[in-house]
Amino acid sequence: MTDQKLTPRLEIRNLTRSFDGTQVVRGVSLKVMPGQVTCLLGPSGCGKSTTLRMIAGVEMQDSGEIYVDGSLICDTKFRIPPERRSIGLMFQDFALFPHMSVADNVAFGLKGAKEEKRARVEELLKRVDMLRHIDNYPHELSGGEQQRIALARALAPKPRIMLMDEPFSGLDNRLRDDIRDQTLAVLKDEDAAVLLVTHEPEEAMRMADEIALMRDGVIVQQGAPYNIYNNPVDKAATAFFSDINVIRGTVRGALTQTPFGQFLAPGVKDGAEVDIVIRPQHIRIDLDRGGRGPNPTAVDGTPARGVVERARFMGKESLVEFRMDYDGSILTASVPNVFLPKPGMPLWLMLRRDRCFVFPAK
Ligand SMILES: Nc1ncnc2c1ncn2[C@@H]1O[C@H](COP(=O)(O)OP(=O)(O)OP(=O)(O)O)[C@@H](O)[C@H]1O
Repeated sequence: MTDQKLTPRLEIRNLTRSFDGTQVVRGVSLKVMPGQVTCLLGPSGCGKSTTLRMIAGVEMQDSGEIYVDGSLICDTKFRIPPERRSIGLMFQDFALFPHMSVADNVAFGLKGAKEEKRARVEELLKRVDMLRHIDNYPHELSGGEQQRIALARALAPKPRIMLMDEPFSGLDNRLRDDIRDQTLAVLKDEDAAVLLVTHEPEEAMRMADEIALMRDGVIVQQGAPYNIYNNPVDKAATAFFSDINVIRGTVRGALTQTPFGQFLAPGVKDGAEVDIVIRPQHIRIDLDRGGRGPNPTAVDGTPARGVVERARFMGKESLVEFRMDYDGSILTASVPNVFLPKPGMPLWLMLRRDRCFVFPAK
């Protein structure tokens, strides 16, 4: 007997798909547990939507298998049709039926007695706080309200899996966060396994239990948002979540000497180059005291001097660009908005050691 708790609701193994001789999905494997939200995150064109469409059954894979609750639903020889996969879909352009009322839209995929259907429609509309609009038509609703109806419609037949492709991208910024949070609460209540495609890291971090970071048709890293952000697998994965600063160094005896002190580079050959990567918010700034900076510490390493090139007030923070004395390169630090130094001001920069990543240079 299989243990229901340990069996993924959705599992894909080694999915591949080519178009016109180019492989756009190259061996993608993934598991999603019931009640879990996994975000497939990556830049435009990396193969996210194609992966989702294969799971939905509207696109056929060239190889690989798809399982639901441990049972095969599709490989290259066997294929359960889309409508029998117990999958709810919510896409950005998945419009409501304009000629149908909200009630009829939500009831669209439901089977059974009229009263039962009505009860389920009312239950879901209540859940998305739209019961008062049950007799309205889509054109009478705002974008955010339509989105909530689309969610209710997708969830009405109690799908075991929800596939969502950029479902919030049509909404304006202020609306989006509320709808995301509300959607997440409803999805958790329904206990479906959710696979959500997005190219926005903030959205993935807000929604996901797990992020699968995709690039060029493969998943390059998978894990909880905290781990993906704090232990990125390479420079590109770091840069996907924020701006980055890169300090290049050469390895001698498993150490890299930089103007900011030494960094460990275990396993890297002598003479090879490495990139020390740090996000702008993890650079510390200190005052110049007649050409001298603060003392080196274990936490912040050795300070290096730079001159403010440009400082921009961003609201929550200021972005300050420095031209570094040691080689004229530019480093960017993000600092709380109370601090907005003038161009030309000399300051000392330190790198928070625990926030530096060391990657072999490509
Ligand atoms: N039906 C198709 N025919 C030919 N090429 C396709 C087809 N569908 C997708 N592609 C190509 O496959 C690649 C991956 O597309 P896909 O839509 O999966 O990427 P994506 O990561 O979802 O990007 P986006 O966020 O821009 O939709 C793209 O280069 C796209 O042009």
